[in-house]
This record gives sequence, structure tokens and C-alpha cells, in this order.
Amino acid sequence: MSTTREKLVVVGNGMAGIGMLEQIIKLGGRYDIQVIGSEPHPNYNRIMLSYVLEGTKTIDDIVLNDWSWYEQHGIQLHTGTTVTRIDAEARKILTDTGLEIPYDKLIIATGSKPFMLPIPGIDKDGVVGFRDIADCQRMKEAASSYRKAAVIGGGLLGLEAAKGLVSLGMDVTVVHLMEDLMERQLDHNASSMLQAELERQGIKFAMGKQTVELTGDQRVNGLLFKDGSRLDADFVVMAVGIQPNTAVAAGSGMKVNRGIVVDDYMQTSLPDVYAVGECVEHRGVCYGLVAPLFEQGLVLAKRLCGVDTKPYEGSVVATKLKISGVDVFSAGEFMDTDEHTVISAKDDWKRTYKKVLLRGNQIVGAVLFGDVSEAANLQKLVRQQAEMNDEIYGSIMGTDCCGGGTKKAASVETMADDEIVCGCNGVTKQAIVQAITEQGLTTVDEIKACTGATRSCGGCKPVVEDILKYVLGDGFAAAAKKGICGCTTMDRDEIVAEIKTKGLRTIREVMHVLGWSQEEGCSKCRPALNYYLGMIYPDTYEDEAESRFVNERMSANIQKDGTFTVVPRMYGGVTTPEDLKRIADVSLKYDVKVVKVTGGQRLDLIGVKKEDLPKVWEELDMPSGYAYAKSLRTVKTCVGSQFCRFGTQDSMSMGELLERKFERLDFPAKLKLAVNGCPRNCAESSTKDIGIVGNDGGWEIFIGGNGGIKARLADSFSKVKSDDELVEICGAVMQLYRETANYLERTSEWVERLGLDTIRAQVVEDAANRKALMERIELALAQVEDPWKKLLRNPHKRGMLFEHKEPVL
Ligand SMILES: Cc1cc2nc3c(=O)[nH]c(=O)nc-3n(C[C@H](O)[C@H](O)[C@H](O)COP(=O)(O)OP(=O)(O)OC[C@H]3O[C@@H](n4cnc5c(N)ncnc54)[C@H](O)[C@@H]3O)c2cc1C
Ligand SMILES: NC(=O)c1ccc[n+]([C@@H]2O[C@H](COP(=O)([O-])OP(=O)(O)OC[C@H]3O[C@@H](n4cnc5c(N)ncnc54)[C@H](O)[C@@H]3O)[C@@H](O)[C@H]2O)c1
Ligand code: SF4
Ligand code: FES
Repeated sequence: MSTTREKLVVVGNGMAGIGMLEQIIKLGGRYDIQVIGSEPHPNYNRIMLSYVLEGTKTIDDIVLNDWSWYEQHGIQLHTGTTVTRIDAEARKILTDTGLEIPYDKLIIATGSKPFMLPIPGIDKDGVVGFRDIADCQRMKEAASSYRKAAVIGGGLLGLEAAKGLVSLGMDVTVVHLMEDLMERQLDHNASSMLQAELERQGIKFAMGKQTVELTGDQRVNGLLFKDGSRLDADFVVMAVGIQPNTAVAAGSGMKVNRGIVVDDYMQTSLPDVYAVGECVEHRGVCYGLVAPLFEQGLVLAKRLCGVDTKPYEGSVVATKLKISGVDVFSAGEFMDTDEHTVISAKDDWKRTYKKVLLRGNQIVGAVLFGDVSEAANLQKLVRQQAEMNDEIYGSIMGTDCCGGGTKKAASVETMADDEIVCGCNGVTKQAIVQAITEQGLTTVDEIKACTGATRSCGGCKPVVEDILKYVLGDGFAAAAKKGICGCTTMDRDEIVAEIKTKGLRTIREVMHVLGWSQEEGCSKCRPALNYYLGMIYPDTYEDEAESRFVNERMSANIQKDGTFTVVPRMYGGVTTPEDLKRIADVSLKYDVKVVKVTGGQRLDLIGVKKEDLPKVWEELDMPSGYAYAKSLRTVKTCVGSQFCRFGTQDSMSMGELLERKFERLDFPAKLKLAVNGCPRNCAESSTKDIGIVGNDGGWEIFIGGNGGIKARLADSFSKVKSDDELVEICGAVMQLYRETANYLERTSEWVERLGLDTIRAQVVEDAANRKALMERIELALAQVEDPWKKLLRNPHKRGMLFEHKEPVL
């Protein structure tokens, strides 16, 4: 028996080709594999280029299979190499680098290229498509040297490109041929709501414009439209659709229409030659999204491994725009006709819109704007062409009152094993179930690390969570439960509940009554219990300073040389010449080593000796900036409407108001805010725990942002019309966070754990609950006092903490 393996050659090192190879590896296929790719990179997640452009991901972050993956699986990779010809008779491919590689089975996965409008000026400098890493780098470079960008095409790609360029500081106009954006996915209602939202985020639009020429000398300097009008632009991104890469296939005699024609098993018109991905035309359709290409890849991989498979019968596509704060979803049919039964709801105040289309009684399409919590569910229903019934209606249209959890579990049960749950990464229900049962996974994060599901747009997270609940059943709650430290098996919720029901009042009492394994507790549980008790009994609990971390005990940040830092409060980042003079005098007098402007717009006096701290605070006579505390740190503001010509809201005054109102309160972890006068967002709301952005009609609130190690963009949470509403929603969010977060849990983790919808339901939708939360935070706020003022009044404590010779650590 021959031991020689068959030669499998893949042309194209993109998501489709490599996704299919991953399946072959999983199925144990035995081939000698070679991959040829034009780009100089290993396989990466093309869809994440939008995030690379806006700066929230790096190229390294989006690599799907690094160089070692190819080595590990014995795959020979030729990067920077383009296949120029297929010799189907001699069964070999030829490359631009002079390679001739024989094959037994050949897979074409050459994807698409951006369609460049055939107009005069298209070859000028400063005109790019947006398809690969090189394009992305060109765009980032342009943003550092040029200011006015035009993006031609208001589809998914054009809008994501425009948002990325706005984030890079460019002045961006989207030029769109039609009157409605994303007209291939959205109806007029959703489209106009989308446009309004994107305008709020700083994108400009030129609608119904046909570009007939790109003007300029060597470099583009503008666009000329058919109606004679013009637009200045020194950088142009072409995003008017894509064209399958078929040249090599066509040149080898394969049947090619718009794409390479394949049958239901991805076979081309030539023997032993297959094709997958965007280069393919299947039953007359060329796809431009990743979910179909993973479905195609799975069928082909099974075929090549001799595993029984259903034919590929086409995909029902769903889209989600990857722009933070813009929730829009579309699946299946989206334009209503006389043949449809239409279920719809539009709320102009909340700026939400839902539409579900039925043919007969079958769900054949859906469009959502503003609230996409039902997206994953609807995507499945549309794919299954499910029959509408009262239960489904109730859950989608929000008239449901009970039993949601049970229904979700049931709907997971009816999913086919090979149904793709994560479209972006081609992960099936079966792969997730196997990962849970065989590897003992208990969290979505573990499933993400193991299977890749939820790794990209995150749209599949609710379904992954449902699968987790469904597979683990009662074990889900047990698995999720972990003691807060080694001293107890109780989690936060249980401890807080026991403190309340048993009326426990001190740390020692909690540890004793709840059976702590170590009588004195540990450095993990003591600060946590101190916080929980203070949160539960704000007006009566006696804070135990010795249970706090050293920085909080000293009300200053200790540095590596043993000195401390002093950060005076500057409300909203605004100061006065008098305060600055005092800071300068004190800095000189006490020999401050460095005065540093912090990321939160405050002044940090670094290098103050421990014994000088009380005197420094006394002479500064300014409130503490709490730079050491699990508390409200800073409210960063932009200039806003007082001075900025773009400003629609007074961000400086609002920042000051919020900082004065909520300072000094204990939180589970540090809390940072930002307030902006308009969607240009100069004070960077998206990386703050609470980010506020002014707009013409009021304010938009974002929550759960984080710019630290685990960076996370804040989610759009609520839009309000008045300053009072803004303060109330912010206060209620803060109190809910105080009451439900684990100690040290940042809002970025808290929002992911609780879910935005749960938080919104308690804070925005339930007015009575919001009021109650506000009352409780007001009670807590009534107790707070500046720690330095308090300390300076207490000579004994001052002596003990700062003039005592023993180390305090
Ligand atoms: C910015 C951006 C954002 C996107 N966002 C989403 C999203 O959110 N959701 C979604 O579903 N889809 C999204 N897409 C679309 C998605 O990325 C594509 O559907 C997917 O990458 C197509 O995979 P593919 O393997 O068929 O083609 P590609 O990923 O294009 O891979 C083809 C590879 O083949 C190489 N190649 C071509 N010709 C040759 C040759 N002759 N010899 C050697 N190599 C060759 C190309 O250089 C390329 O590397 C996005 C696309 C872009 C550009
Ligand atoms: N979030 C996502 O799912 C996502 C994001 C980016 C890209 N993609 C995919 O990448 C591919 C490319 O995206 P795309 O947006 O370029 O393609 P597209 O075909 O979806 O949209 C192109 C848009 O350009 C408009 N247009 C066409 N000719 C024009 C002209 N002369 N002037 C102005 N506008 C014109 C069209 O009306 C259309 O709305 C698509 O397959 C898309 O699905 C998906
Ligand atoms: S400073 Fe404020 S108001 Fe002015 S452009 Fe920036 S975000 Fe808008
Ligand atoms: S569907 Fe986008 S990450 Fe899963």
C-alpha cells in the first residue's frame, strides 16, 4: 500500500482557504498541503481591519493562524507569491516567483478585490480601496498627513471606513449614489435612523451623488459629480462593492461568470479543482460575508476527507455594522412588498426600530435598529424560516412576560449540530458543545479562547451563552460560582445577601458567622468585605481603614522610591491661575520632583516625602483628587459649547457638575468619566467607564469603556434630552454598579457580565427603580467627606500615619 499522501494545493491564504484547511485538520484529513498567498502575512481576520483602522486593534491582534500554526501542521506556506496560471492538464500551478507546484486536488480561494470606479482620475495618488493590511496602513498614513477624506460608497465597508477615518481625526464625507445608506440591507426607516446616528458621530454625507471624475494633478484634490457640484478631498477611499478574483481561474479554462461557478459540493467545472469563498458563484450568487464561506468550507472539507455531508444549498446572510454605538442588524428579506405580512415598531424617542417580514406565516427577514438584543434569535429564525407564533412574537416584540430562559434553552435544543453559531469565525453549535463537554469549559471567555467563537464582532455572544446554559443546566450556576478568595466558598452575591438577611455589621462578624476558613481573612477578602459593608450600610458602617489597600489608607499613591504623589481635584479638568500658583509654590517649597499632567487632565505632584504629605495638603488647601482610590477619579472634558465652534453642549460645566456631585464615594473599582460637547469626542468617551457625548437633541451616554490593559470600547447606553435626566441616569448606573459589581470589577467587565440590556432595563426602562437607585446613592453621598480635611483635624492619626518612624506597609 502506498504511503504517499495526495497533494492538496490552496491558492489564497485568506479566511475561506484557511478556514477550510482548519476543518480538514479537525477531520483528520491526510494531505501534503501547500498554500500560496499574494499577501506577505499569515492568515488574518480581514473583518477586523475596521478595528485596526480605528485604532482599537493592532495587526498582531487580528492574526488568526500565526507562522507556527503552518509549521505545526506541516503546511508549506508561500507568502508574497501570486499564482499566475493553472495548468489543468499537467495538474500544476505556476507562480510569479517561478514556482511550479503539482497538485492532486486544487482549491481556489482567491477572494475578491475592491471594485474601482472606471472614471477619470482613479489612478491618482491618494485613491485607495479598503481590502487588506496594506490598504489599512495606507489609510492610517494618509490620516496623519491629510485632513479631508471622501469615502465613495455608503455600504457596510464605506461606513466602517468612514468611522475609522473620523476616529483618526479626518474630516470625512461619505458620497453615496442612492438616497438611502446600506440600501442592500436596510429599508428607508432604518437607513435614515442610521444616517442621523452617524451624523451625530461626526460623519458627513453627500447623498444621491454620482462621481464622474477625481480631480487634481498627481494627487487627488476633489470629486466632480454628475450634477456639476464638487467636493474637496485630498484622500479618497473607494468602497462601492467588490469583484471576485477570477482572472487565474478564467485563464485556465474553468467556467466563470461573475464568480467561479461551483456545484453544491464546491467543485468547479474542472476535475479535482474546487473553489470556496468570495471568488465563488454558487447557484448564481456571489457572497461578500464570512458566514457563507465557512459553510462552504465545511462542506468541501468533509468532501475532501471522505466524510458524508449534506450539499451546500446557499446561505441566508445577516449583517451587523461594526461601529460602536450604532446597533443595526439585517437578515434575509428586508424590503416589504404586498406579498409580506409586516410586523414593525418604531420609537422615535428611543431611536429604535424593529421590523419582521413574514411570507405566509414564515419568518423570512428582519431589520433592527437601536436595539439589537434579538439579533441572534432573529438570525436563527430567518435561517430556519420558522413559523411565527405567539411565543416568538412576544419575545421579539417585547410583549413577553415570562419564561424567556426556558424558551432560549429550547431554541438551542432545536438547533442542528452543524449550524454555524459564530458566523465570523465559522464555529458550529457542535464545536461549542464539544468544547464545553470535553474540555470542561464554563465561561464564554474560555469558549472564545478554545473555539474562536465571539472573537470578532461579538454578535454571537448571546447564543454562545445560551448554549453554555443549555449544556451545563444546573451546573451552569454551580460552575459560575466561585468563592471570593481562599477563605470562603461563597461568592459575592451570597455574601451580600447573607450580610443583609443576617444583619451582619462588621468584617469580623461576617467572617465568623459565614464560616471563614481563616479567622483574620486575607488581603483579598478584607478590602472586599469593607467595601460591601460600606455599600450596604452607607450611613452607619464604621470604615475599617486597616482593611484598605495602602494607597487608600494613606490617601496618596506610593511610588517605587517610597515617596508619594499628590493629585489635587480640578473639577472637569479646569483650573485657575490662583490654584496653579499655589501648586507651583507648594511644589517648589516641598521639592516636588516632577509635575506631570495626567491622562485624566489633572496635575500630579510626584516625589513628595511621606512626612510632608499633610503639610502639602494643608498648604494647597484643595480637595483631594482621589487618584489613589477605588472611587470617582476624574471627569475629563472637552472645551464644549462655551468656546468650541463645533460644541452643541456645555461639556465643561457638565463635567464639573458630575465631578462635584459624585466625588469621594467608594466604588468597587476606580471610575473614570468623560464629557464631550459634540460627537467629535475630543475627550475620548469611548474608553471611559461612563462617557457622555453631547448632540443637538441632548446627550448620549456610553458605559463600560476601558483604555487599560483589557481595552474595551464603551457601549451606547441611553440618549437623554435634559441635563437632569443625564445626572439621574449616570447616578443610577453608578449605584447599580456599586450594588452589583464584584469588588475590583471594572465597569467594562461588569457590563459584559450583567449584559447591557439588564442594566438598561433597571436604569432606563424602570423609572421607579431608577428613582430608588438615585435615592440610595444620595444617602451614600451625604456621608462622604474629604479625607485630607478629616485627617488634618486629627493630630493623633496624622502623627501615627505620617510622622511615625515605623513603616506603614
Ligand atoms: C474592512 C473589511 C471588513 C469586513 N467586515 C466584515 C464583517 O464584519 N462581517 C463579514 O461577514 N464580512 C466582513 N468582511 C468581508 C470578509 O472579510 C470577506 O468575506 C472574507 O475575508 C472573504 O474571504 P476569502 O478567503 O474568500 O477572501 P480573502 O479574505 O480576500 O482572501 C483571498 C486571499 O487570496 C489572495 N489571492 C488572490 N489572488 C491570488 C493569487 N492569484 N495567488 C495567490 N493569492 C491570491 C489574496 O491576496 C487574499 O489574501 C469585511 C471585509 C473587509 C475588507
Ligand atoms: N460589517 C460587515 O458585515 C462588513 C463590513 C465591511 C465590509 N463588508 C463586506 O465587504 C464587501 C465590500 O463592502 P462594500 O460596502 O464596498 O460593498 P456593498 O456592495 O455592500 O456596498 C457598496 C455600496 O456602494 C454604493 N455605490 C455603488 N456605486 C456607487 C457610486 N458610484 N457612488 C457612490 N456609491 C456607490 C452602493 O449603492 C452600495 O450601497 C461587501 O461584501 C460587504 O458585505 C462587510
Ligand atoms: S472640543 Fe468638544 S465640542 Fe469641540 S469638537 Fe471636540 S468634542 Fe466637539
Ligand atoms: S458572529 Fe461575529 S464574533 Fe461570532
